[in-house]
Amino acid sequence: MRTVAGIAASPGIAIAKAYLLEMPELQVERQTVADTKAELQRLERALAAAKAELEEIRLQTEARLGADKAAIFEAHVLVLSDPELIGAVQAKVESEGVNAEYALAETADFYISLFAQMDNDYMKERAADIEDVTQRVLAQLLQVKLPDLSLLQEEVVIVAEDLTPSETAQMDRRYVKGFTTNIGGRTSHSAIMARSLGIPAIVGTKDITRQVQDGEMIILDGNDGMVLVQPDEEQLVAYNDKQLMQQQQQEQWRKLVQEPSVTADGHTVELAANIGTPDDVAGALVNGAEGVGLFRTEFLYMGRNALPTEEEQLQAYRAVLEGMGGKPVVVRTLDIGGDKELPYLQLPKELNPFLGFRAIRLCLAETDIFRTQIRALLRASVSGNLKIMFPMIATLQEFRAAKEIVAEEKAKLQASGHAVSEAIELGIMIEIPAAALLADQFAKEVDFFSIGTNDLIQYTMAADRMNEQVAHLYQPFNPALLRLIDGVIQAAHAQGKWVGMCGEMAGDLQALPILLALGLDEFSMSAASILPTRSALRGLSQLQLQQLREEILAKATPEEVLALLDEQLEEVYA
Ligand SMILES: C=C(OP(=O)(O)O)C(=O)O
Ligand SMILES: [Mg+2]
Repeated sequence: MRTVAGIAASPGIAIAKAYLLEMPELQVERQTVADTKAELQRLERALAAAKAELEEIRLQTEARLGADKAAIFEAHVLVLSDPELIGAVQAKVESEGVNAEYALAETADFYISLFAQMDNDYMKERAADIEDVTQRVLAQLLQVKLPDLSLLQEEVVIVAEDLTPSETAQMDRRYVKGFTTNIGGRTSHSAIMARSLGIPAIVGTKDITRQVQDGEMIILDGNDGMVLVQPDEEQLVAYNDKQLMQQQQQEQWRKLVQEPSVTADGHTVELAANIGTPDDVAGALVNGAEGVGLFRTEFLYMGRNALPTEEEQLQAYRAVLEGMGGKPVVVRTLDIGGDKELPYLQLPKELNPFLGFRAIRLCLAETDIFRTQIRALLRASVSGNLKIMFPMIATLQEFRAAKEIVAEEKAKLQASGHAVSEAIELGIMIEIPAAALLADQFAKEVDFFSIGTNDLIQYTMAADRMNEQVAHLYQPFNPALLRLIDGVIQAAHAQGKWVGMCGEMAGDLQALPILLALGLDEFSMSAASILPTRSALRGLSQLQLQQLREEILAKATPEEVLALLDEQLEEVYA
């Protein structure tokens, strides 16, 4: 047995075989072949096998994620049947007497660089398709197995260098019992996705892909960030028991689904869910969400080849608003950038993507993209209780410009006969220290704030949320951060505005007493955290916590803050 430590990213225990998600190196050498006919037949067989594989992936994807997500694989099959490309490969084998791998790799490289250089998005996508498909056929020719999550047939724990948010979103929960990665932090988007999907995860292990062999048995404990490789019988029994206890705990929490979110002394707050797609609404409701505090709309833009249209977005927003049945729904406008990329936008690579051209900065520059989204939101607004929130606001000018665009699009829609709700609140994320410090000014103009601690912590501490080497500086309990949060809440309340939090800190049970002490109104979190939070709330006294506010803010270190809470816990838990 070996153990590997990482960052606990999503709670729960997974016990299954490791599935190493690593792309093998495909080495292609030039060889001369005497029998070109036999070589062409070998190529033919590899093409047929690759097509069959793609067809299987297409069917699996369509069944699980729908026809639009599966369409990409149809495009790949078409590439394999393209007479120009395949004809060129065959001609090369015949005329030069070379092996099929070499002929394919050379021909594909030619087309890939030709298309990739064109100033045309469609052709650039074709280049990516050819590259993808070539790898698949080469793997067949070289008899190397490519990992593919959509072809899983047994329960596994995924072991990978890193996972993109869309890879995480596409995991089939029947088979993927957990995942662990070399890089990433608790607030990387793959970690956030894992929590909303309820998949145990450990990130930031540095070298798990080198510590574990494909197929080895592993236990992943997402509660304490430990991976046990090749556990012995005793450990297996112990962890099976632990898993069972957690299931029993879940059943206790289930009883609170319809209960109000109220402290022992009668103070009510709102517990809302963070969602990424309309499909997440069901999970939010099952877990007792009283609203959606953050709909990360960028996931509608990911895992596809082009921007979603106004109609497509309208359907998605409507589905969420109707699904929530009149409960408040905070929809955040496109927050692309950082660890969330949109390859089809062809944005230049930046040195510091978390400090770069992203979110509202991009939306206010590329206003077509922004206006399309705003129109879809306004049209959907009559289907429920919509609130619109702008991400990464640093200055008042940005908020005013975004608000102005909303007003313009509203007027245009109404002039063309569309109904738009008159009760839409407009708010901002507080995730940049400049906005937190100027909250008193913002509070005069916005309807609400939602504190995005995932980014606010990284910008306040200058510690990348994705970098496990500076994870020790990523401190939610640092008094510097707590003072910023306090200032935001005080400033909002002075203007009669409400304040939510939709960063991961909102669902952190250790942070709950502090956030109550500071007077937070709304807590938005992964659906799976709602019931544990509601349960903890019932044991806390808001009045007593409020009296601790000044003492908390006067502390010098996170350790002192936590020690104070520990001391007071008996008092606080009424
Ligand atoms: C909720 C937040 O936004 P995201 O995690 O999507 O950056 C945040 O920054 O806290
Ligand atoms: Mg953010």
